[in-house]
Amino acid sequence: MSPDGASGETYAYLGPELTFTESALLTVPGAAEARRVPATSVNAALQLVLDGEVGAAMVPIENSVEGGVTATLDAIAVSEELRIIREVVVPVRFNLLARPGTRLEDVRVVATHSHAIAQCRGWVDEHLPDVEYLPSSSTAAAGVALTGPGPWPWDAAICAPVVGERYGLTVLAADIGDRSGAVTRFVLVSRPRPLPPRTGSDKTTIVVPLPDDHPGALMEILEQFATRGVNLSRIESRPTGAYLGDYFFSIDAEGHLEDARVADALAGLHRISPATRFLGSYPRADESVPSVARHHRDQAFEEAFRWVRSLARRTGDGDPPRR
Ligand SMILES: O=C(O)C(=O)Cc1ccccc1
Repeated sequence: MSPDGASGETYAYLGPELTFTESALLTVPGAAEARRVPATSVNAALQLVLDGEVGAAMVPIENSVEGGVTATLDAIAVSEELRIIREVVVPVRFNLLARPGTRLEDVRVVATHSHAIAQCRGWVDEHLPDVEYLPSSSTAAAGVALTGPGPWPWDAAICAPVVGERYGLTVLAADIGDRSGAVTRFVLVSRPRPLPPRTGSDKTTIVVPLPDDHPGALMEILEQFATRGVNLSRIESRPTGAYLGDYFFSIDAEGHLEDARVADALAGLHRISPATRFLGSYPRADESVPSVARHHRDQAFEEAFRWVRSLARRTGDGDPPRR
């Protein structure tokens, strides 16, 4: 095996070690043996990809409680040079960790990633109503900061259970997430490369700027999917930042660019919003296979296009009878 794992791939991820993002990355075949570079932010991880320092970066994109990770949605929306090549869904469980000797009633300041506090808000409000929250670049970064010499910037950190085990931190409270069964979805992002092959259980991510030159544009965008039987699994609006009211839609659609119904929907979107961007087609983590009606299958599209092309050549046979 090469020093960078079987595939020779190298990876960046939202670090440090023991973040949820790292656990997502370690599910990728070969990643455990590969060179892995922790980054201090989503943007820094993606920049390592753009600079060619690593082949791909794992970043969080969405979770089942808090919704989209805006830093990721915005960063991949603006770059022409990034493609999603894989998705990973990881269950998330949170512990409240502190230095040995700290009691729950001593905790005045808690640090963690913004998506972690959002998923533990109910527990924190109930058990630590007066606590101050400090955002940190990741859950694990908040935990690691407690292990160095003081003074410590916070009394406790919300992290994955494994952080407490690795660093000998005390578990002040276990499993404090408000929703059992919470999951986070991560995406592996690389520079443009040949698409992962179609599996029949795929997703396609696109970014569609909302045209503001005519009414009904959002409905027209949605119609492109609906009329071709393409189901959406995520749609979020994000401000472009240019001016108030200027939005783009970040969309995950079921299917692969090689599915005729998806390609045809993208062509329709391009007519409505020419700056539509394709961010990748990749296998679905849940491996579920959509049921596709006969008239939305590749064969129906091929036959229909063949029929249209044939019309100009027709000499009369097959035309409706003349009255
Ligand atoms: O901070 C981490 O460990 C991350 O990987 C980001 C994150 C934070 C909270 C839930 C899921 C992912």
